[in-house]
Amino acid sequence: MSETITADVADQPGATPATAERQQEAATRKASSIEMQGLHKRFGRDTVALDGVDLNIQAGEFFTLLGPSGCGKTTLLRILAGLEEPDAGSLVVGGKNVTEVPPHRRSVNTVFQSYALFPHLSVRENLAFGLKMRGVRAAERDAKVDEIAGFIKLGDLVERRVDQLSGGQRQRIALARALVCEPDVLLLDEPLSALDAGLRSQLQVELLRVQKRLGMTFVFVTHDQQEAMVMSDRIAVLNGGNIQQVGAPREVYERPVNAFVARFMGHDNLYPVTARRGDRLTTALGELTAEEGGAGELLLIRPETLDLLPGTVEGANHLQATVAERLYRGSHAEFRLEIGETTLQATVNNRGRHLPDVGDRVTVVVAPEDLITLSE
Ligand SMILES: Nc1ncnc2c1ncn2[C@@H]1O[C@H](COP(=O)(O)OP(=O)(O)OP(=O)(O)O)[C@@H](O)[C@H]1O
Repeated sequence: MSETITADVADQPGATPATAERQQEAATRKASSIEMQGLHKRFGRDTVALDGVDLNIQAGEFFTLLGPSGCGKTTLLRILAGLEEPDAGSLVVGGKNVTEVPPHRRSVNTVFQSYALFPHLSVRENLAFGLKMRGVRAAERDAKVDEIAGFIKLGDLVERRVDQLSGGQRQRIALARALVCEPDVLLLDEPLSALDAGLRSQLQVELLRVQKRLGMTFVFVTHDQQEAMVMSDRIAVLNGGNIQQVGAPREVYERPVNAFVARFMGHDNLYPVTARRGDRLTTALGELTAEEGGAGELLLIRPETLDLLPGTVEGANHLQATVAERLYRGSHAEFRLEIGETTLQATVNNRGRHLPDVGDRVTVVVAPEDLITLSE
């Protein structure tokens, strides 16, 4: 890993302090930016998997492709890997046009959901396989395998056979095997989705640490918005082969550009705007003032921005509600509130104060600065 990255990506617009720090570390390692332009892919006559994708990924970035089943995530990843050819468009990795370059000539590796390991070989033999294929000498192979095994906390397991390991350990080996050849870009296709929740969140943290230390460009595919938010520097939300929004996790969650992104990020509080007078919006909840409402026909209210007061309190942007359901989750509680015929979800942090009970009358306080409107 002697080459340095060619562009000072930390200076590029859109680079966050976190990515700048990461990319600083990446400067001593290889990392490549990725530029996709006008990528189209059709299967048969009717299936449009990618409908003109333009996307720039910065060197050293942890970038996630997020979207529902069938939106084109895997197709895009396979085009990056060279396993699928686009019908139109171009792909530049590390400043080099690789649109026509076969997979084995790209400095790109993939980790799949199924581990694709050799079960009868030892961890060491699995990790050394790719290096052997590239003609790396035995002594150097051993050194690299030991380094990467230490990195990914596999030190004690290298002589074990893969079929004697747990699912979580196998997934770590699959990751180590992809990393040992030091690709410029690592592609990860739902690598954690087969693991149970506890192991999954543990490996999320480890994966993030490894990426930060190695400074490689990671392109990660998931349909789980929570996972995407935890892991990513930036997220691209896809639907029907189109990119809907690209942004940092907070941007995509707090400022979704349309109702599809809002719903996909888990928002339920969306209400048609039936009348509008300046910044006064009428919805089924009543009249609310929005600081920068926008011109969209749906009002979005994020559940964690709401305050609940006991009883009836009059005021601007105060709504009278009844608690229909309460889910106590320790650190916070989730409420389903009824306002007339309409329901509203609210999330309240548990700071030891009174939490309303089912059947209680409450006043919901809505902050104008937290309201935005969206279009479908
Ligand atoms: N080899 C293929 N032949 C025909 N259709 C395909 C092929 N590969 C993908 N498709 C179709 O292209 C569309 C995009 O598929 P893709 O696998 O990229 O979606 P995805 O977002 O990765 O979905 P999932 O999360 O379910 O894996 C889907 O409609 C899929 O059925």
